[in-house]
Amino acid sequence: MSLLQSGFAPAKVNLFLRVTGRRADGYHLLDSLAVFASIGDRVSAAPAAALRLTLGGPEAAALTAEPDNLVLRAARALGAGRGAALHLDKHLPVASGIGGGSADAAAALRVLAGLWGVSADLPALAAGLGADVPVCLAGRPARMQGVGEVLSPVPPLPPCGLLLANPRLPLATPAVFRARQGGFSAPAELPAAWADAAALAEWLGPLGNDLQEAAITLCPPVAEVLAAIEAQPGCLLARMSGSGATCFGLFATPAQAEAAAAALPAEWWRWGGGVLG
Ligand SMILES: C[C@](O)(CO)[C@H](O)COP(=O)(O)OP(=O)(O)OC[C@H]1O[C@@H](n2ccc(N)nc2=O)[C@H](O)[C@@H]1O
Ligand SMILES: Nc1ncnc2c1ncn2[C@@H]1O[C@H](COP(=O)(O)OP(=O)(O)OP(=O)(O)O)[C@@H](O)[C@H]1O
Repeated sequence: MSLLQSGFAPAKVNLFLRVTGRRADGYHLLDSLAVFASIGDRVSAAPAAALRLTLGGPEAAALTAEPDNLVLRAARALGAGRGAALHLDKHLPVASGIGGGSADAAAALRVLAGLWGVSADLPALAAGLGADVPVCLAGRPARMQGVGEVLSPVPPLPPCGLLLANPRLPLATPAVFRARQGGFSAPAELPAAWADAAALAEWLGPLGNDLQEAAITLCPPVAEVLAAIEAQPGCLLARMSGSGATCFGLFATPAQAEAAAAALPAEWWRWGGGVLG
């Protein structure tokens, strides 16, 4: 058996996102349906005396100056003082609303728990690392409530395709929450099932993303990305994910989403494919 452990860290997509309240500490209460795309980063770990991290992959450059990579924070939270040679293969754009750092942290927790053979309360450690880390640790479609740590199951997703596109401009999550105007939204009411991708899109329509307007104010090209996605043949819904700037398009099939992604401007980050069950 190889001692190298490796884990996939898929992109998280918020199909709807409602801000339902605010805690005394300033964190916002949310209601969101999070799903995972079949694109992501990969975290691997091999035995070593000290903790170290190397970076690779097409999106690694944005992280070379990062003083405290979430992979290392996750490792220290799980096993203070333990060593491992970690490698992060970075494919997801940094600070883009698809939870790349959170997915990396969740993958690091899983991979290192295996490598070190430690049993720990991983969901509790995840919640301490960031609002998106618990859902990334679960790694399957889920409803997120509380500040992100209250997870509940959702009806099975119908077959569908997802397009992701980003204008290659980072957006800091705290700034987007701060720029949000207006009151709070009511939580969603989930149905027992969605017949197909079109029914899912129709249900998602009125639920919105309560951070989208604020993100467009801070980063106007988000509106262009949304318009370009919406104009693609077969697009059932175009919306921003998380705090942006990545937007998604929902399609009936992964092939349609892939073709639509290829038609978007080449200077954007873009991807089309399937959703993880
Ligand atoms: C917007 C989402 O992407 C939706 O999935 C997440 O809620 C954000 O998750 P995240 O990036 O893991 O967030 P964290 O790293 O925990 O928090 C970053 C900052 O975002 C704001 N924040 C985040 C989550 C939340 N429920 N309320 C907030 O107000 C806070 O200013 C916080 O300091
Ligand atoms: N492994 C990592 N990958 C990405 N960002 C990291 C990582 N480690 C630390 N960070 C820091 O975390 C910040 C947020 O990164 P991330 O890519 O997770 O944002 P996001 O996609 O907006 O997340 P979310 O959707 O959870 O709000 C980055 O600006 C970066 O400074």
